[in-house]
Amino acid sequence: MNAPNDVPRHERAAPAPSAVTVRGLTKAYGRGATEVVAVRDVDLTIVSGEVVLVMGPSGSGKTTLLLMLGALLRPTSGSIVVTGRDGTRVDVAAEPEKALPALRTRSFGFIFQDYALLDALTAAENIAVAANLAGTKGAAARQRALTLLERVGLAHRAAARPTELSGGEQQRVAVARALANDPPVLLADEPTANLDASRGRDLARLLRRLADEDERCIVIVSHDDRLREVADRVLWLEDGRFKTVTDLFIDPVCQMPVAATGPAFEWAGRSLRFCSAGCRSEFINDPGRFRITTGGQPGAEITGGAGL
Ligand SMILES: Nc1ncnc2c1ncn2[C@@H]1O[C@H](COP(=O)(O)OP(=O)(O)OP(=O)(O)O)[C@@H](O)[C@H]1O
Repeated sequence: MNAPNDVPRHERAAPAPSAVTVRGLTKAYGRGATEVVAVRDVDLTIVSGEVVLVMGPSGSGKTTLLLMLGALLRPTSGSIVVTGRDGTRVDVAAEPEKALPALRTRSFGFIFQDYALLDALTAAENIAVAANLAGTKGAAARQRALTLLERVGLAHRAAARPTELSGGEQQRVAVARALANDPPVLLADEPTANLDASRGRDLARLLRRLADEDERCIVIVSHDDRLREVADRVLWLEDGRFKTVTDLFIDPVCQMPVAATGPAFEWAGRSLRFCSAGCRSEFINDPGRFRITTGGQPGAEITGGAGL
């Protein structure tokens, strides 16, 4: 198993109850000649109150990992033990198929890139529906929706439909919906991908606050470098494994974080790295078009592997 140096910050300072413990997690799509191993023998421990950001190149297995963590995709092998707020522990990977919907409702809140709100319902109704599914009905569900909207700063937009809300507001409604079942674990797939810089930052800070105030465990998969500001740990996934990278570069063309192993180009005294040969060529053809935000960030070590 790949298990180098990933001991969560909270665990190092003072032991806290573990929220998610992943061991030997592997996912292979297809079989034989067409087999793709998307996640390979991954170990990971995340404690409550911790925000873990998983980054990595396109196709490195990030979404596959997140889907498995949330019991939306069956692993090929390995275990994912989730400790609930009441201390109960369940191995998501070992649960029978028919138990998974209830398990998801109990344990996880999901936040997606495209918000995934129902356009026919108001903001409050979108959240109330999720509360209903988690067992809170009628007036109590409506009240819960309003309380959650207030938490994300949108109480005044309760009656608005998603089409009447900005992208940032829609994503905050989606965050409130993800909290409807009061899950110990929040999972977010590219939550800021459709937001501008300032809204993306607001969303990142909101997630940080939810982890701190509620002792939730939050796993974010993203290419967005802004999310690093709010993460306790940044894990770099490459070819389905966590890897330690010492410096992270920002591709000036697509603005994605890339490791030092990416295609390189020396320009104006800077050592630039790219996510692909395509981005590198695009840059070389017309360097003036692109904004170079960061070169290497010495000291910004990104750890790989597991908390044992
Ligand atoms: N349903 C599937 N069937 C076969 N292969 C798949 C399937 N889903 C993903 N893969 C493959 O598994 C690997 C990991 O994919 P995954 O979507 O998890 O990567 P990712 O890191 O999330 O990528 P991106 O950053 O581009 O979203 C890729 O090689 C992908 O082509």
